[in-house]
Amino acid sequence: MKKLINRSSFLALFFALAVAGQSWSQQTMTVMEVDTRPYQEVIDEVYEKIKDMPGGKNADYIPELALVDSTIFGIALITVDGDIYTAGDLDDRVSIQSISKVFTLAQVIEEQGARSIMDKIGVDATGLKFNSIIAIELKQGKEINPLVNPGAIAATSLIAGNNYEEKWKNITTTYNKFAGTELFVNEPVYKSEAATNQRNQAIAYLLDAYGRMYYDPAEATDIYTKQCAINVNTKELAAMASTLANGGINPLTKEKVVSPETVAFTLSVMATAGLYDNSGQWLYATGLPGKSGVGGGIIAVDPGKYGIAVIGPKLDEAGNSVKAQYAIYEIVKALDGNPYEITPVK
Ligand SMILES: NC(=O)CC[C@H](N)C(=O)O
Repeated sequence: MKKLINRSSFLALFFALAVAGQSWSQQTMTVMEVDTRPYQEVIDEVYEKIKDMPGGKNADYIPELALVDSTIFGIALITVDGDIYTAGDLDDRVSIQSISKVFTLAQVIEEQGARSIMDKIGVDATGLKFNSIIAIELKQGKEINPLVNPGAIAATSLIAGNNYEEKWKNITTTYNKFAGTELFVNEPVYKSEAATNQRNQAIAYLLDAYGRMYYDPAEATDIYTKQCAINVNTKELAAMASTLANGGINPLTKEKVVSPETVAFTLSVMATAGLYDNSGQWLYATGLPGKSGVGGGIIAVDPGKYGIAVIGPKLDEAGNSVKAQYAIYEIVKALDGNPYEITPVK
């Protein structure tokens, strides 16, 4: 089992367990019968079950991420009523990384409308790794999706603002509203990635060559790198997810951050590409839009109910946190949260 987790995504394990037969299906049925269980009880149980799970390793292509304490493990669920349920390491912060893409995307949709993203970036999954250059070449800069690097850097380039400072201010203001608190950049992570992000710079310039970059490629890449280095703890991340679950109003501060229409488009893109090239497998397992980051965080959103965030820095080969995927899968299952799992009318 350990080998499976190390070799591929958690879904390989999921399917191995599913075909293992009786004990798994009995467990599934038990869980389905108790869908009214208190959130805290479910979270405590999942925390205990997953906390010592082996497998994965810290991202190391950004040197500073290799140094992050890989044992950090925290879970938070925030309902649309503002109730907070947590377990594990709540004070530790990791860089938000690719989860940031969701909130930049939401802000661009809010500013320019959903059509602009369709026309200027694209919303179909690339089916390739999150920093794939081939994906750009294949479609000549079109259909690159705002939740993988090329589309995300393009989205950052579309953010309103006449210069670097104005765009950065716009981004941090949006993120702070989503989190309901002031967030700060992890400077060592920012510097570490800025010194090693030649690949993302190449992506930005290639898009520029195809006329699909909407601001200076070097500055857009730098702003993107900095947005990825924003530090979050589990609760802050869950607050951001719960704002999406609540149609764009932060359930803790009650502030309107974006419109319900913007949220609907954003969640749809999360469903197509939130976990990179494993997004289909993720949706197949949980039924919920999610987004991961190489810092080790994953968020999932059950629209109209709650947002979940889990942090665990060890990643699988696709770049998704092993523990966070598993924990969210278990929580969603226990809460009967997969909207595609329907109890038939008899
Ligand atoms: N998947 C990720 O979280 C990647 C984000 C990271 N900042 C990068 O651009 O490579």
